Amino acid sequence: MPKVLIADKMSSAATQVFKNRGVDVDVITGLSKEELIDIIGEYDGLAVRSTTRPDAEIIKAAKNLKVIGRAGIGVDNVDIKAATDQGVVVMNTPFGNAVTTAEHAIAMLFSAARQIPSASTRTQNGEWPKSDFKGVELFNKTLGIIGCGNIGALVAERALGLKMKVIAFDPYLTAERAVKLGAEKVELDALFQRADAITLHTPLVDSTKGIVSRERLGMTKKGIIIVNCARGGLVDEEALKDALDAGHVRAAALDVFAVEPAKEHPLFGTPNFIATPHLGASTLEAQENVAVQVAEQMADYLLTGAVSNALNTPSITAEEAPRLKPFVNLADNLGAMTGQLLHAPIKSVEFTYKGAVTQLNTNPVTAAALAGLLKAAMPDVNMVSAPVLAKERGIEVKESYVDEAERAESLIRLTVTTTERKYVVVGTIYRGEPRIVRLFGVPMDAAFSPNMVYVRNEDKPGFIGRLGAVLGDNKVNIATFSLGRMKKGDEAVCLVSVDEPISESVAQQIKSLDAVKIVDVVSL
Ligand SMILES: NC(=O)C1=CN([C@@H]2O[C@H](COP(=O)(O)OP(=O)(O)OC[C@H]3O[C@@H](n4cnc5c(N)ncnc54)[C@H](O)[C@@H]3O)[C@@H](O)[C@H]2O)C=CC1
Ligand SMILES: O=C(O)CCC(=O)C(=O)O
Repeated sequence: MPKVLIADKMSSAATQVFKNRGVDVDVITGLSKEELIDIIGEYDGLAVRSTTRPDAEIIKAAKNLKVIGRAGIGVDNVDIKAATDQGVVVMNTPFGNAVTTAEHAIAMLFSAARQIPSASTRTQNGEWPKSDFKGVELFNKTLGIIGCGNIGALVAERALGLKMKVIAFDPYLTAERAVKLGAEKVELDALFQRADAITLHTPLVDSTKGIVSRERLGMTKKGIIIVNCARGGLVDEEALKDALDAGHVRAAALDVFAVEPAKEHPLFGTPNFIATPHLGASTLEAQENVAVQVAEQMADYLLTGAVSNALNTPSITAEEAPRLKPFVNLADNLGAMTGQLLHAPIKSVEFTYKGAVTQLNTNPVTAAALAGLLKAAMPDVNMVSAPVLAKERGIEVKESYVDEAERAESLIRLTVTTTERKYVVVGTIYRGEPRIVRLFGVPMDAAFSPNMVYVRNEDKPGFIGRLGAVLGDNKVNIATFSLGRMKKGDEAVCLVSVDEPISESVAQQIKSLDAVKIVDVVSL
């Protein structure tokens, strides 16, 4: 039974989902990094919110880890590269808390426009400070949205409902989508120049770090309102403080800070400044949504191989997972066998799919074949890390599709080009089992088995008997023997499945037989 650790405070709905699905679950929150490193090796899955930060060290210690689930959207607390290199799927819940966060941004906008938190505190202190608070209306004002994805779009919709004008900057926002949203797509500087209020809804990445900079704050209208419910680090906090102190910025409301938890901060106590402790996603509904969703997704992956909302591997739906399984298995075997028969670095790989398999999502099949292929040189590679590792090593990967299967329902052909030559291997599924139907150009029909030996020899009478004798003399039992050749008297290949691994000494004895050209030992 797979075992999952919930390491951050999360709705108990997550625990219930894991239990109902048959996944063993521990909830241990508040662990230090060292404590997490000590225990993470026991777990197949790690569920987090934003407090736990699975970095390269933690991931390295997580020898059994298969999936990290983020109950939320931003994954800047997870080292995705380290996870990918180790073959760990990283998934998030992209929609579960979006409405809640958009509502928080609107609440912050109103709070800033009317200074509600400070008015409330002072009223309750018995001051009745009516003449100290003169807010601004949002009606007819221009809201500048930076980042118009899920949350930005929800904020736009709500702002339009308040009869605000909406302008948006997002390099990936198409003109058509902007029209559909009722927003005007503008350049970044224009947004800073035209907006009466700015709200941020981007991830924290290189292109967004410090996007609200001192220079850009300088372009804004006097009286601008700044709201950040996305990530600390998007706003130059020192520049914001100076602009608030100077009265240029009317009000600012931050839910997120460059360093969290922010228990002390130069902005705290600044007039017209509002802070919430990263509460954007904190509603009953959102927390229930993300907890259930992350647990379902992680359980799906651990129990069925279905992948949803992963950031580092292709999606596989629950319906696709069982249909893909035999092809993933075939691809893994084909790749792993071929990888052990190559004698030079790989330059490129082409995967050609024929027949019924072309109707499926072949991305995971390609990733599995690639992982198999690279395994000979990189034993820890898997479907998640293989595409990245291949890219890093400059291996060109291509996929192509042919509708008609030539001789079986579905065929997968691997064409591997090394620095020395080209190899072609073809496999199929027969009665649910993977089979090899062509090996380096030679037709054959062989099953995969854990221990195999591949021999290429001149097609001469008596060779099979001599090969059988070497194996028999060494007490190696033959399970199956598959032969193939292009034509009589030409080169022949045989793939022998044996019950035990073939030792180097046995391989050498086979190599010394007359007519043998190549001997390779394959273990799957
Ligand atoms: N305060 C909180 O509790 C929460 C904060 N968040 C934060 O909100 C962020 C946005 O969430 P979603 O809208 O769901 O993500 P999303 O991925 O749907 O949207 C992000 C948008 O930012 C845009 N973008 C990327 N680089 C940009 C750039 N340089 N300039 C302008 N736009 C850029 C993207 O094109 C995308 O449209 C998350 O990354 C997360 O960090 C999310 C949930 C809760
Ligand atoms: O889990 C939380 O409370 C934070 C949510 C968040 O920041 C996100 O989903 O990106």
